[in-house]
Amino acid sequence: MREIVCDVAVIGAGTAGIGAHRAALKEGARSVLIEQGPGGTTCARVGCMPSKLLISAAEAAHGAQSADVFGVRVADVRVDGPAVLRRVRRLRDDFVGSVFEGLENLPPESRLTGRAVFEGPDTLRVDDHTRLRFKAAVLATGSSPSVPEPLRSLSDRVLTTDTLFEIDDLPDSLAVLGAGPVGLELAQAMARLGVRVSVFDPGNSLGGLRDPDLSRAAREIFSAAFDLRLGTEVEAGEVEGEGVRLSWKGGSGRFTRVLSAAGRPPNVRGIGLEETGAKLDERGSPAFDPRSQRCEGTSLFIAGDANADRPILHEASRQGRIAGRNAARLASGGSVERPERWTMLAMVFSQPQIAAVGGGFDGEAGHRVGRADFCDQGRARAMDRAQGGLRLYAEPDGRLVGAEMIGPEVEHLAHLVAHAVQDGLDAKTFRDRPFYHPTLEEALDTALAGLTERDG
Ligand SMILES: Cc1cc2nc3c(=O)[nH]c(=O)nc-3n(C[C@H](O)[C@H](O)[C@H](O)COP(=O)(O)OP(=O)(O)OC[C@H]3O[C@@H](n4cnc5c(N)ncnc54)[C@H](O)[C@@H]3O)c2cc1C
Ligand SMILES: NC(=O)c1ccc[n+]([C@@H]2O[C@H](COP(=O)([O-])OP(=O)(O)OC[C@H]3O[C@@H](n4cnc5c(N)ncnc54)[C@H](O)[C@@H]3O)[C@@H](O)[C@H]2O)c1
Repeated sequence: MREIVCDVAVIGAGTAGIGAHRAALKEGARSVLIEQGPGGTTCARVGCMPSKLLISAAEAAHGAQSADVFGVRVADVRVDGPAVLRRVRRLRDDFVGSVFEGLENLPPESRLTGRAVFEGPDTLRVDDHTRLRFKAAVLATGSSPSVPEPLRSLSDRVLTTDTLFEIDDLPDSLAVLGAGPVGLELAQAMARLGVRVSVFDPGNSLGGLRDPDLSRAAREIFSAAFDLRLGTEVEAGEVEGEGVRLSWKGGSGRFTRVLSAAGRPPNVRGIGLEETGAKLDERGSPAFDPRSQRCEGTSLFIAGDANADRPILHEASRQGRIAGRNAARLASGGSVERPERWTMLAMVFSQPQIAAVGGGFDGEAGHRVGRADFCDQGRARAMDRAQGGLRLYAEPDGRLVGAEMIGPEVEHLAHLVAHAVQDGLDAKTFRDRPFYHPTLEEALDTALAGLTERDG
């Protein structure tokens, strides 16, 4: 077995790990990046990018099918499933290729292939070929899709996002387990591409929305798009003919395929974390400081989906950079930095889109609420997308703390609100800014007016 000594070991060449490795190298550390799989990052290979490619195809189909409302006649819209999936894979491969290109300028000796497992607080084994001694390590092992127990005997008829984008043609029907961001985005895309879709979730929330009014609106909107069964748990599944039969309390149904979108637990098990001295919870996750990314009482740092704190791309990227920089500093005897956290920003690329900023809705917090409705908003009506609403939450003194929204293109509004919250703006100051007419941003002006009217 080869023995290597380094300053920083980074486990996982996803977005967080690549960011950590680059940051550690930039600090002058001897850093080694270890990857067990095909690489290319979850985002580019099986996550953000292929899902958005499928959604773009679905939006094209939906636009053609619904053009009639504008007086635009589009005859005979037909979805060519294999062609849709070929384009998804072709562009996905480009995105994955760009990730590899980005790695080309890194020293080749700073990268190892294989599965890393801790043997002790400063030692890793990589497969059976290398033992690595490090001064600090970054755990950037990401997360993996979970498959609920009733689906485990259904073999390749169960898809996850690791396999969905590899199918040759669209299935006739699809059961989706999970109405979180992954389930909702893909269920709607598949439905718009002509697949008969049913969505099951034992919970009552859609796309992570918590605000009761907006949740109600979301349930109404998406029940019109596909068969939505919230509060329903699939209890059993069996192979039937070329498809599967799923059963739930009070019913059963046959589907060509099932997509498991029931969450993504972090990859923290089976990698010897118990050998590191880290304080582990009952799920095997280490206690860590979300500002420095440092695992309590160790020279380990944890970034990205691996810490399950904010499993989204821009956080993985930033946390990776912070962890890599801190690991390098610790390795050279320096102290770690604890930068302020960014305001939380999360979205779902359904149509209408869903977004949450800051803490989102908190029924206990006594926040003031500013409201706007897209149903009677001029620009949304012009686009035939007049659905949903916006809620802004503020402290009693007017300082903005967050928002939830469901509506047309709210990705842009959500950024504006996130930046305002992070800058510590109050509603009055934020409102004293230009809002162009006619834009969707005018909904923000309306909600801010609701918060400021008492202030004069
Ligand atoms: C379908 C889908 C859509 C998404 N859409 C969005 C979106 O639109 N916007 C957004 O912000 N986020 C989105 N996300 C979430 C986003 O993709 C993730 O938050 C992000 O990719 C996580 O990056 P990471 O670096 O933490 O993990 P990863 O990119 O998964 O990297 C972890 C790496 O670690 C490797 N690894 C694990 N264990 C070991 C080991 N022991 N030894 C060596 N290597 C190991 C793995 O092979 C993997 O390559 C989506 C996710 C999915 C699944
Ligand atoms: N647009 C985006 O930014 C985007 C898109 C996709 C994913 N993501 C990220 O990926 C993360 C993971 O998303 P996700 O949707 O996979 O997970 P999630 O944890 O957010 O949602 C999982 C859903 O599955 C449900 N569920 C759990 N067990 C189930 C079962 N047995 N049957 C049916 N449903 C079950 C849960 O109630 C929950 O609603 C998100 O937190 C998000 O940060 C982001």
